[in-house]
Amino acid sequence: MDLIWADYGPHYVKVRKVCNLELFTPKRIEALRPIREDEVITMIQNIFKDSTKPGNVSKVIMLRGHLGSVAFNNITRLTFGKRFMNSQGEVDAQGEEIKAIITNGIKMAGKPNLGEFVPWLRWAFKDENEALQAQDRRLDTFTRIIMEEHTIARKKTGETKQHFVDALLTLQKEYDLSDDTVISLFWDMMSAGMDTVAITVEWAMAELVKNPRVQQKVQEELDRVIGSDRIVSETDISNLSYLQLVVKESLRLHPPTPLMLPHMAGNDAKVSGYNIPKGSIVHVNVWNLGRDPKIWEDPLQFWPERFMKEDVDMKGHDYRLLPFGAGRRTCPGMNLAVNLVTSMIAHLLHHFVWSLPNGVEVKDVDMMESPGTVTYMRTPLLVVPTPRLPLHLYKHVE
Ligand code: HEM
Repeated sequence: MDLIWADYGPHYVKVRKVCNLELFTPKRIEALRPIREDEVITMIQNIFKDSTKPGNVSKVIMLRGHLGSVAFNNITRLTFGKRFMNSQGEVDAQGEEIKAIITNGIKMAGKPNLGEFVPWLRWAFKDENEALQAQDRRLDTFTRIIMEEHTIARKKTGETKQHFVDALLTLQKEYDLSDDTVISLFWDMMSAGMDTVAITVEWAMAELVKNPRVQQKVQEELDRVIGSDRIVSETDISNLSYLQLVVKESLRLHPPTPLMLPHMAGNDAKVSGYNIPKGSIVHVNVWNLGRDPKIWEDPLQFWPERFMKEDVDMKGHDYRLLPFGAGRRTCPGMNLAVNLVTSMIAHLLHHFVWSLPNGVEVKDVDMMESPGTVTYMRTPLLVVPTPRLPLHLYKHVE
């Protein structure tokens, strides 16, 4: 079946072109590495403080908040060239507005709107359409202020930074992008690149505390490749081959967008005996693909070694494993995302041994998903980090 994006059109073709040719090039991903590393190191420092503060007798922490801060700061710095949260995790007024816009957007996207599937029923969804328009106005106002700030800064300094706001504002004419297109692209990045990263790392860490054998094996690799005199850098990742398998195995079992994004059937088609008329909205269940016993041996077991037997591609070339989708609408941020997720897990495991709180057993960890377009763990993961490196490596030098 020919699947196209639900919103595929000339506007979208331009967006993908600028993403592929300009925003997510290896050169820009590398140029933005210091931002990612800065955020990951801040996370380690905060986890260290959180778990060793005198009041925290049990040493238990909720990981999700720390992961969310990295994902949020990384994506806002990448997209808007700005940090809206200080190193204590306090968010300023603009940051609160961003969070509210995203939360509202995700809530609206997850709400079933029958009018989308049955066009003649659209008149009955007037309230939803009005809410969508109000959301559009809100993010439009916010983004125009940021765009203006950057235009003024660029005029003053004559300097163009690597983040997307400067990139897109300077490329706008060349790629014939309207202001509306640029604004919607910023928000695509924000909503697509924030929760997905935090969710992926939380699930991976849940698997790693449940599987101490795998955790220890990653730590042995980290000790062999990095040692304990320095911290990890993203440039080490290519030498951390077992860790890469861990990330892949985690994305097999826990793709953060289990049904990807809605696509549309480009032609009438028949799938497993069902008629799919042209124009139907179609979801691909990648969560189920990753757990299909016809495809995977012992599918529910967290076993990264399976990829030593057969190295399955996860970037859209092998339909058994599609955490980033496939085809022309595949995730444009996947290389950056894999770097960030792998680096976060590498730092977490290099700096700490992770265990479950006293009295909690492996079988008690709730591995159910919360419902929605993106699937967090239903119950946030509670864990105990025990430092394993010399103390001076937990201090963040700006
Ligand atoms: C582990 C993290 C991530 C995962 C698993 C992931 C996965 C996905 C998936 C499945 C899609 C839809 C593909 C389809 O429907 O065919 C998507 C779209 C997208 N992703 Fe990611 N993503 C991640 C991180 C990121 C990051 C960090 C960014 C940006 C910095 C990003 C930017 C985007 C954008 C802009 C789209 C929309 C593309 C479109 O509409 O054509 N993603 N992602």
